[in-house]
This record gives sequence, C-alpha cells and structure tokens, in this order.
Amino acid sequence: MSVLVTGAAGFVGSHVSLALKKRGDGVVGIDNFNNYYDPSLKKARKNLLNQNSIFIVDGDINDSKLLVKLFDIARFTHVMHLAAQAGVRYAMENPGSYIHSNIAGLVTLLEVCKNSNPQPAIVWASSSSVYGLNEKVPFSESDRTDQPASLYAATKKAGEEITHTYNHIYGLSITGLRFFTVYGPWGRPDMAYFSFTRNILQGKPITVYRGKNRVDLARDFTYIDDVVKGCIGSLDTSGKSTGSGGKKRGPAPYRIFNLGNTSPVTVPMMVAMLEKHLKVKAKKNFVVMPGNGDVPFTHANISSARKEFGYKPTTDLQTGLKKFVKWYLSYYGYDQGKL
Ligand SMILES: NC(=O)c1ccc[n+]([C@@H]2O[C@H](COP(=O)([O-])OP(=O)(O)OC[C@H]3O[C@@H](n4cnc5c(N)ncnc54)[C@H](O)[C@@H]3O)[C@@H](O)[C@H]2O)c1
Ligand SMILES: O=C(O)[C@H]1O[C@H](OP(=O)(O)OP(=O)(O)OC[C@H]2O[C@@H](n3ccc(=O)[nH]c3=O)[C@H](O)[C@@H]2O)[C@H](O)[C@@H](O)[C@@H]1O
Repeated sequence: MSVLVTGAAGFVGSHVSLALKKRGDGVVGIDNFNNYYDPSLKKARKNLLNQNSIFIVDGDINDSKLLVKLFDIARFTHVMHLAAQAGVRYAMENPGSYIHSNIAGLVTLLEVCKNSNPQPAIVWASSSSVYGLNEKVPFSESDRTDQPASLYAATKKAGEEITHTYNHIYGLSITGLRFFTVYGPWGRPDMAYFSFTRNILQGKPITVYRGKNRVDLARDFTYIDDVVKGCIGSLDTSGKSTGSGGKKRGPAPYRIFNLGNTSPVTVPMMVAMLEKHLKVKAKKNFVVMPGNGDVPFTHANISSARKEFGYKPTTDLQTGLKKFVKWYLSYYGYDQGKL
C-alpha cells in the first residue's frame, strides 16, 4: 500500500502512520500544524514519525496544487483521511475552522482523488457525534443521524453525505469510520481525560458536566490501539475505486462503521480511575452540562466492523488510562516514583 495520511501530526494520524510503516506500507503525511492545541505536541509527534522514516508535509488539505503534486510523486493507493477540526464544544467559538477543514478541505481532497489515476480508496474519520440526541442504545450504523447536536457533528454528517456523492458519481471507494471518544498516549490536550490529568497534577479544579437531573454523562471511551486496528482493517478491506481521471467505470464500495469499545463509562468513573493512577484526589466542580453541543451518552454497536474485518477492541478504560498516565508523566517530565 502507498498511503497518504492527512492529519498525520495529529493524535490518531500519528499512531496510524507508525502502525502502517511498521508493517511495511509506504506512508506520506500532510498536516497544517495549526494551533487548535499546543503545536509543540504535533512537532514532537512529527519527530517521532521522522525517526521511523515517515515524513509529514507541512501543508493544508485545501491546497489542491500541493495535493496533486503529492499524488503525482507517490501515486497513492489509499488515503487515510484524519485531518479535521476536531472537538465538539470549540465549534461555538470558531465555526469557520470546521467549514475550512471538515467541508472545504474534504471536498478539495475528494476532487484531487477523483481526478487522480489510479484513484485511491479512501478511509476517513467521521464521528460518534453524528448520532446526536439518539435515545436508542447502543448506536447502530443504520440509526438516525439527522439530529446533530453540534456544528462539529453536522460537518461530520455532511462529510458522510459528500463522500457518498463522490462514490456515486466518480466511483471512489469510501469507508467512513465513526470513532467513539478515542484516548491514549500522545493524545489530545483539549479532551477531558487529558485536561483532567493536567489539572489534577497541578492541583487545579476540574469541571465535571452533568446531564439533566444530575445524571452522569457517559462515553464509550475507545483506546487508540483498538482504533488503529480498526483503521488498518478498513484500509485492508476497502475495495478498489473504479474510476480514473474523474470518470466512473463502475460501482465502488461505500461503507460506514462504528469503532467503539461497547462498554460506556461515566465521566465521574473515568475521573476516579485517573485519581487512582495519579494517586492524587481531583478537586471537582459539578456543573449542569451547558448547551454546548455535548450529548449525554455514547455507546457503540460494533457488530458491523467485527463482521467485515474482525474489529475487536481489547483494552478496557482502566488499562488504557494507566498507559496514558504513564506516557503523560514521562512526556511532561514527572518523577514517576514520587506519585
Ligand atoms: N479523538 C477522538 O476522540 C475522535 C473521535 C471521533 C472522531 N475523531 C476524528 O478523527 C480525526 C483525527 O482526530 P484526532 O483526535 O487525531 O485530532 P487531532 O486534532 O489530533 O488531529 C487532526 C490533525 O489534522 C490537522 N489538520 C486540521 N485541519 C487541517 C487542514 N485543513 N489541513 C491539514 N491538516 C489539518 C491538525 O493540525 C491535527 O494535527 C478527526 O477527523 C476527528 O474529527 C476523533
Ligand atoms: O466520539 C466522538 O466522536 C468525539 O469524541 C470526543 O468528544 P467528547 O466525547 O465530547 O470528548 P471530551 O471532550 O473528552 O468529553 C468527554 C466527556 O467529558 C465531559 N467533559 C468534558 C470537558 C470538561 O471540562 N468536563 C466534562 O465533564 C464531556 O461532556 C463528555 O461527556 C472528541 O473530542 C471529538 O473530536 C470526537 O468527535
């Protein structure tokens, strides 16, 4: 395989790039190293990839000239599309960045893919947030996704519809992956598990959101290594795009899968696990979940992914958080013995 990984300096992208390289695939990354969160963490991931002979082009997926040049050089057979503005709540602060990356960037990438020869197969990251305010759990791929609770979720839902048109018109092979709250070493500082760890260690309070009637929120937290296995399983079973140079030659696969852990855990329970691993008590402020686009719970039915490519998550939250904490303490220079 010759894979273009977009968002390769990101959390999931860096892990997927390393896993692909380790098994012998050709990998080229692209990332715009934006400052949604600490760019030095993205640079550190880049250095890790460079040490494994994986190179990341510093560029934006809206730069079609750059993408065409990369396709001419590397003749990608697959695209692992992970570049996006992530984060549910940030959409209320900076809506434009979601349009720039998750809509305009996606279409620019799809335009380059459909015109290339050969056309690559595309696997890309959608999100559990497309299930929005669904009450029926666990969420199955056939459940309704027309009630997004945030602009972020709406851009991911739009991505599923946009990729469907590029499959239908141009014969691009498309697989959309609905990841469920992914966590692990080299993670994202904007996410709760990461920001809680930072605050707990610094003795600062954490804000724990609660639903209506003080109901605890819950997430189907999914460990990064399990998500990586799901990404690679999708790439290996993606099927071929049928078009070339923008002309469709026949039907191509269009697939959507949940990649979750099938065992939701409440946020307070996640905090308790962090306290145990950090050996420090958290200072918790409980706040009613603001109308910020959050949903009360997520829970994945993963039977489709299990059937299609043997997806089977193996890391529970307790174990996964322990691995995350070990990385965090080492990366930020804490004396592990002291804690
Ligand atoms: N981590 C999760 O819990 C989770 C869950 C569901 C879906 N996702 C999706 O998975 C994908 C990867 O998420 P992540 O957690 O690794 O986030 P991340 O922010 O760490 O990675 C995204 C990367 O894409 C880059 N990027 C953003 N816009 C770009 C652009 N226009 N051009 C080039 N690069 C750009 C960023 O600099 C970043 O390094 C995203 O599509 C995200 O929406 C993540
Ligand atoms: O599954 C997904 O598709 C989404 O998972 C995460 O979104 P989220 O589950 O909201 O992850 P966090 O921001 O880490 O929040 C986890 C839980 O902690 C809660 N939270 C968050 C922040 C905070 O300060 N306090 C708090 O209680 C949230 O309401 C949520 O219930 C990622 O941030 C999104 O990019 C991704 O699309």
